[in-house]
Amino acid sequence: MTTHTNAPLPTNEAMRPILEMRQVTQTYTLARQKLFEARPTLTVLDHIDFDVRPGEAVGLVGESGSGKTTLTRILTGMEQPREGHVLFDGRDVWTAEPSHRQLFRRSVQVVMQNPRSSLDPRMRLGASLLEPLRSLRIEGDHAARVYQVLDQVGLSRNALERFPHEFSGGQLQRIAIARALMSGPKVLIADEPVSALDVSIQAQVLNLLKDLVRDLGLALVFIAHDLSVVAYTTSRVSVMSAGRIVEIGKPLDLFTHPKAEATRNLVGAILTVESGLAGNALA
Ligand SMILES: Nc1ncnc2c1ncn2[C@@H]1O[C@H](COP(=O)(O)OP(=O)(O)OP(=O)(O)O)[C@@H](O)[C@H]1O
Repeated sequence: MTTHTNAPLPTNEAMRPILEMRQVTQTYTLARQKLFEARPTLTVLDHIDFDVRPGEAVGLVGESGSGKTTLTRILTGMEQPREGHVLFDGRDVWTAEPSHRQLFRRSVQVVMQNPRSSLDPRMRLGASLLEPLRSLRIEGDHAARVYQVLDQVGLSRNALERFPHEFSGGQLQRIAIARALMSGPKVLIADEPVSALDVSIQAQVLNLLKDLVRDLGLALVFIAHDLSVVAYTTSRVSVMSAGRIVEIGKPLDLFTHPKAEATRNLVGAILTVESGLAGNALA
C-alpha cells in the first residue's frame, strides 16, 4: 500500500459496531423423506451474535459445514435470516428504508476465495474496476477513484489495459480486493481469500488486508477454515461449530488455551500441517 493519506483510526471497544448480527437463526426446509410426512428442517445457524467495529479485523473459523458460508450470505444481505436481525450502522437492514439498504449494499463488500471466477475473463482491468460503480449507481470522478484504489492495493496504472489471464494469482486477488474497494466500503468480508493461493504469496495478500484495516479504518471480517491465517490477520476470532459460535477469543489465547472441542481440533490441524504463518501469528 502506498498511500497513507488517512490517519489510522483508533479501534475502540466502546465504538458502535458498523455491522452486526443479533440472535440470527437460519433454517432450511429439506426434501420430504416419505410421502405424507412433514418436510424436515435443518438449523444451519443457531442464535448467532456477531459484530465488527470500524478499524477492527475479526475472524470467523470453523470446520467444513459449520455454517460460515450461510453466515456470510446473511451478513451481506444475500439471504434473509429466519429469525434475528442484521444491523448496519445500528439499523436493521431488512426493515430500514431503501436509502439505508442502498448504503448497506455499497458499504459491505466481499472478496471471495477464487479471484479468477469473480472476474470476467473478457474484461480489461479498467472496465472491471468501473463495473461496481455502474451497478451500484455511484456518481463522481470514476477515473480518479480507479487511480486511488489502484494505489491503495499497490497496482500500477499500466495494469488497467490488461486482461485477467495476464495476471498471477496473487495479483488477481489484489484486483478482486480493488474491485471490492471501488464503492468505498466500510466493511470488507474476506471469505477464504488466500486458500487458493501459493503459500509464498499468501502473506502479501494478508498484509494488504491488514494495511487496509489500519490505513482506511475498514472493518474486516475474515472467514476461513485455517485458524493460522485468520490469527495472523485479526485481533478477535469466533469459532463456529454446527451452526453455533462455541468460542470467542484473541488468536493467541485460542492457540494456547483452546476451550471448545472445535477450537482444539482446528489448533490440532495446524500443528499437523507445516505452516509458516502459524509461527508469525504466535510471534
Ligand atoms: N440452501 C441450502 N439448503 C439446505 N441445506 C443447506 C443450504 N445451504 C447450506 N446448507 C447446509 O448448511 C450447512 C452449513 O453449510 P455452509 O456452506 O454454511 O457451511 P461452511 O462452514 O461454509 O462449509 P464449507 O467450509 O464447506 O463451505 C451444511 O450442512 C449445508 O449442507
